[in-house]
Formats: sequence, structure tokens, C-alpha cells
Amino acid sequence: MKILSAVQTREADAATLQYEEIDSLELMERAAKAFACWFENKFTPQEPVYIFCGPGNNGGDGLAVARLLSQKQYHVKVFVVGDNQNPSPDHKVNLQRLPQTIVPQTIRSVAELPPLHKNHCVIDALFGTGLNRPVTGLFAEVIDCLNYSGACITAIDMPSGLYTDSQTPDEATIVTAHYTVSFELPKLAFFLPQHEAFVGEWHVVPIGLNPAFVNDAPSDYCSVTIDDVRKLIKPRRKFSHKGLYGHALLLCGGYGKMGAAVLAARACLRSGVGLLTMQVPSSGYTILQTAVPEAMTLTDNNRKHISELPENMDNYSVVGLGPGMGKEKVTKTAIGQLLATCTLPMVIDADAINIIASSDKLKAQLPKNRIIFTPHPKEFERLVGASKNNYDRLQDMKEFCREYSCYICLKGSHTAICTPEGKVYFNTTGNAGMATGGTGDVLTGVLTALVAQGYSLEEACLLGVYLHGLAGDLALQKVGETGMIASDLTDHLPQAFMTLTNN
Ligand SMILES: NC(=O)C1=CN([C@@H]2O[C@H](COP(=O)(O)OP(=O)(O)OC[C@H]3O[C@@H](n4cnc5c(N)ncnc54)[C@H](OP(=O)(O)O)[C@@H]3O)[C@@H](O)[C@H]2O)[C@H](O)CC1
Ligand SMILES: [K+]
Repeated sequence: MKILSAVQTREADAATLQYEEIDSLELMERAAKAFACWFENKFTPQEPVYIFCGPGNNGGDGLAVARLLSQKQYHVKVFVVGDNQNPSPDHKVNLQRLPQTIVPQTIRSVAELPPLHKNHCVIDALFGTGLNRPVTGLFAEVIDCLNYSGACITAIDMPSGLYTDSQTPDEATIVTAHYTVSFELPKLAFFLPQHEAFVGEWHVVPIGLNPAFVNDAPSDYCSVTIDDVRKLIKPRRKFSHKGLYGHALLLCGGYGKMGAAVLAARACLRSGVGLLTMQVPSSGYTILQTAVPEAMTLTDNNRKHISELPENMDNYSVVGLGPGMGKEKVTKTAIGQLLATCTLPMVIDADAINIIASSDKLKAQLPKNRIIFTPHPKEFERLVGASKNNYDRLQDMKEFCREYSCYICLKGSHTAICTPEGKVYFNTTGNAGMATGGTGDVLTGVLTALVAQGYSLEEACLLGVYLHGLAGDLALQKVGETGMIASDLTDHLPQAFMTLTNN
């Protein structure tokens, strides 16, 4: 699903009005209906609904929603904040359309706010995509009171005060919504970790913006949906043999960290690879052969660390490396040799990223269009450098991927996948239970398996990251967040694949 900027959203509105020959009031009515429908499914009419409206079309939406909810027996109160000297035209019309039973109250100071408490439902319709400066003064005081009240806040389109697609200044006051219901498409701000407390749980509701306009609008940002990844799945052939599904090589593990190699190996096997060879330090031989009998195991001459490559690299279709590897000098030398000689695609994680990040010489050896990096934010910072904020981090990631013609899966709540062309896809599966040791090793195994099977690097990133999160979501239903461990993900990978293939 494409992510448009605030400016593009306005253009999409205008295009919709033009092509569908409707007026802006009708589009607002569609938006209000879509929001009200979501709201009715979420909240019963038992509790009073307090709607706080600003001067623009976001406020207009709030007024239209008030009318629609009151028709559905909700007990609605409307508060128009500020002197409302210059309401938008559609705000004005919807104010007049309020039924007589709703008498809007103007809020000119916080002393005029109604008492609010935990059981109240608040709808935030102060500002949406038209916000053009930090919220201060009366609006900021009102937002502080709403946040402090503990009431359940649902934001229309955007939590008021948060910028749609650029860094919100530090001094700004922002609604901390429990839910945000966004029109037609998600906003870039929803995918950045520092906004979690403001956006809450977000949902997208369709309002019928012109599909041709949305399709043609240039954007570097997309979110990944189940339909996007379903299309990528390559069905297995009836007359199949293991040779058709690639031979992966995983260079993983170190003394005391063989578990990382086991997790990556199991995930690789659970993701459909034809054959898997593990190269591990010799102390890991028995562990690997016992824990993962399906994998072939080669032992390194070094007892504790990976220090060399297998003799014949021609046997393999892809190399995955990093989990549990450590940063020993011998390992760095082996990675140097790999980058200098290997012509295979590579999935590079964990300490392999740290080793490359610490050496300009290794960075200069990175082959073009053959590498997927899977850093967590700290590894990313070591590889790419520190960024001022998370928007700058997205820019820095795009520049790095362009410069090195590589892919990056920046792991997080919405893992961001960046391509060498500078396109960024945000994943939409996964949960906080996955924030535990070893889940990254699982991702390395999944991606390596997909590349082995002939998926392009981009397809492997989109599908693999989605499946990894989906396995976490399926595990969540069985074990919950707190007790989840990385092995739960490998256990649920088969079901994740089945969810995408419907069998
Ligand atoms: N396609 C869609 O998604 C549709 C969305 N709709 C809704 O419309 C809003 C966007 O409406 P818009 O009128 O453009 O903007 P806002 O309502 O967000 O705010 C604009 C008004 O707010 C004033 N403003 C802006 N920033 C501040 C601030 N920091 N403090 C005080 N006042 C502020 C601005 O006044 P100016 O002084 O700048 O002139 C405007 O008065 C979108 O989010 C959806 O909710 C449509 O309903 C349907 C299509
Ligand atoms: K809002």
C-alpha cells in the first residue's frame, strides 16, 4: 500500500473530486461514514462520546461524525476549540448540519472543558494532514488535558499535533491516541518508532480516493500487505526434487553461541530450502548434528570461531552469515576472503555487519546487487552512521543502499526494507513478543532459504520479513508476548507459509 505525503494527499483529494465529479462535502461525508463505521464496530453506545473539533476539515470530519454517530444512538457532545473565526467551508456546513440535539460548545479556555475521565470516549478532530506548525497555546493546553484525562482517545486521520511526513518539532504538543483511523492510506509518521505513543493502534479505512492518481503518484514509501506478498509465493512443482530449491550455506555460530546457528539453520529448513550446509567452529559439530539432523555440517579448523570458507563454494546458491559469529580477527579475515572471492548472493547479519562496518576496506569490497543486510538499529548505526532523527535515518538508509547497491532490512516494530533504488517498504506483521534474543537469527535463516529458492533479493526481503513477523503473530496466539522465544518463530514458520498459500 502506497504511502503519500500530506501534499500528495491533498492532490489525491482534488483529483478524486475532478474525476468523480463530486464536491468536497461529499468526500468529507465518505470519510466521516468510513470513520463512524469503524467506530461503531469498536465502541458501543453505552459511554458518552466527546468530539473535539479544530477549524479545518479534520474538524469538519469530526462534526459529520457527530451527526452520524448520534443517528446510531450514541450520546454525542461536540466541542469546537478556539474562536473559530475562519472555519473551512466544509467545517461550516457540517456545523450547520448538526441535529438540534447536539449543541456545540465553543472552548476558548481550558476552564471551559468538560470533566473527562477514563470511561469517556474522546474523538480527536483538532488537526489532521493540514497541520502546518507546532501546536501551541490553547490547542496545546486542550491536548494536554485530553492526554491527562485517561479517556480513550481515537484520532481522526492523524493524532493532532503530529506532522504527517516530517520531523515534528520537539516543543510541539501531540495527542496520545489509543487508536488512529487514517483515511485511505497509512501515513509515514505511523511507521516511526518514536511515534508509537501518539499514534497508538492504527487502522486504515477506504474512502474511495481516485485509484489511478494514487497508483501514479511517485512515492519512495510503501507498506507491505498480505496481498502484496501472496503474489510473490512460488508454488512448488509436483515433480519436485531437492535440487530445485537451492543449496544454502550458513556461516554461523561461535563458542557459547551455537544456538544462533541452530536457530538460523532450523529457520532456513522451515522456509523451504532444498539443501542446507552449515559451516561452524569445530566445537559446534556435535551440537549442530544433534540439534538439526536435516543440515549437513562442515567444521572449521578453528575450535571456537569461524576462520575459513568451505573449499568448494561452487556447490551453493547463497551464503548467510553472521549469527553467533563474534568479531575475532580470524573471522574478519574469512569475511574479507568471502567478499573478495564469492560470486553468490549473501545475507549478512549481526557480527558480520559489525565486522564490515568497522572496516572501510571491507565496505569497499561489497559486491553490487548481491547483498541483503539485516541490522538492528545499533548495527545499522555502525554500518551507515548516526542520524539526527528517524526521518534522517530513512534518508541515510536510502543513500547507503544506492551507494552500495544493496538491500537493508532495518529491524524494528515495522521493519523497513530499502532497495538499491532507494524505495522503502514497511512491514506490517510482528509483535513485541519478538523483541527477544535469537529472532534475528531466525530472519537470517528465512531470507537465506528464500534466496536459495530463486526469489530475487527484493522478493526475499518482502516475503521473508513478512513471514517472520507472521510466524511471530501466529506464535502470539499460542504463547503470548512475554513467554515468546525465537524457537516459537521457527515452529510457526510452516503455518505462516500455509497462511499465505492457503494450504
Ligand atoms: N483525502 C483525505 O484523506 C481527506 C481528508 N479529509 C480530512 O481533512 C483533513 C485535512 O484538512 P485541512 O483542512 O487541510 O487541515 P486540518 O483540518 O488538519 O487543519 C487545517 C486548519 O488548521 C489550522 N492550523 C494548522 N496548524 C495549526 C496549528 N499548529 N495551530 C493552530 N491552527 C493550525 C489551519 O489554519 P491556518 O492558520 O494555517 O490557516 C487550518 O485552519 C484530513 O486530515 C482529514 O481529516 C477530508 O475530510 C476528506 C478527504
Ligand atoms: K486528528
